[in-house]
Amino acid sequence: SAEPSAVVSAADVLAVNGADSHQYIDFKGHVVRNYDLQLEDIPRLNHDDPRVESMIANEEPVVLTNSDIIATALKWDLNYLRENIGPGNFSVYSSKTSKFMYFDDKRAKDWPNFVPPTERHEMKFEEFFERIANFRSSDTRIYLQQMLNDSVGKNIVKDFLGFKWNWLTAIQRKMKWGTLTSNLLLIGLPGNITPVHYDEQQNFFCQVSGYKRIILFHPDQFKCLYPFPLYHPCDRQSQVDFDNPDYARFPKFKEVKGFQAIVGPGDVLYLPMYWWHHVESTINGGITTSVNFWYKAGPTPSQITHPLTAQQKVAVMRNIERMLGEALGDHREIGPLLNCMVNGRYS
Ligand SMILES: CC1(C)c2ccccc2-c2ccc(C[C@@H](CC(=O)O)C(=O)C(=O)O)cc21
Ligand SMILES: [Zn+2]
Repeated sequence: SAEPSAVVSAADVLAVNGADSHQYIDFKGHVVRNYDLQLEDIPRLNHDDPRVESMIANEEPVVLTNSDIIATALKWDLNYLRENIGPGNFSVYSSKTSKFMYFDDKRAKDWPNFVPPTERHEMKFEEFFERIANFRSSDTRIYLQQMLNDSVGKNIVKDFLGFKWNWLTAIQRKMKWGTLTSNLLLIGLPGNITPVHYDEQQNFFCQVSGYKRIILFHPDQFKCLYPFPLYHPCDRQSQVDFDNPDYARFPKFKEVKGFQAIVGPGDVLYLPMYWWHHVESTINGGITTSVNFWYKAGPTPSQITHPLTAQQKVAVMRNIERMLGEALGDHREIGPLLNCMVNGRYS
């Protein structure tokens, strides 16, 4: 994998990113945060390379280059979007830091000392555009996340219909995936970070403008990434802060093995279900625009074969936590019961 060619001193990027105490590296010309992680490169293949289908079938991440899957969206710069995206409201998240951690606000009430890491605001695209245009490094950061639906302008609908749906539908059918649940439009600032988490859907992550560095971990790295409890608002997110890992609480994080990819305009990352991903808009790549395609999993195979895959073991652990919460009637009793069951007996 490429060695970081030069450590860009934090001073060089302070102007861009405000009072940040993190080091940055120049990774293939892209300025990204320097994490103490062992990362291998994700393969980059032409979208019509015959190996692509077998990698997707094996649920291995791969970057499809110069794929014309979303070619019609490559003209979606902020001005075009402002002209065409329509008068509707858009969900814009704000964060006091560079991190935009997802949380389920319906669960927040069960966790008294949980502090919401982001706030959601509804605003017109015009307002979002102004905030981005006038952004100063000391401002609160923002990240637009909006489901593409029929409320957008007719030109955006036309571009959306122009995606390579025959390729996408053929893959969806070949891989026996479930329905396409949503397409999210994401517009973020240089330096925005989505902390490491996994999703329970297959994902074609398409980069439209700007560059994102995506760090991925196989589902078998679960024991190194210490996700929040299932009933916590930040279910599916790792408790480890990559910028300041608490090795005392999370000792196995030292052993974590990962992969990384830079995605730029026209690149599509196949992000398999249950694979952990940390997404960062590069410091020097400008505003980032991405569109993702989330597909439900296919039906569970009638014949389960052993040994189970890492993905299946994550699903088993989730089912156990879910059932225990229901059986015990209080998520706070799950830990004590599991410790009682495991300590001195299975550990
Ligand atoms: C951080 C943000 C805006 C957010 C806030 C609050 C609730 C949900 C989300 C949410 C969901 C998906 C993404 C896209 C992507 C990460 C990335 O591109 O940054 C990703 O993880 C994926 O495609 O699976 C980003 C977000
Ligand atoms: Zn995700």
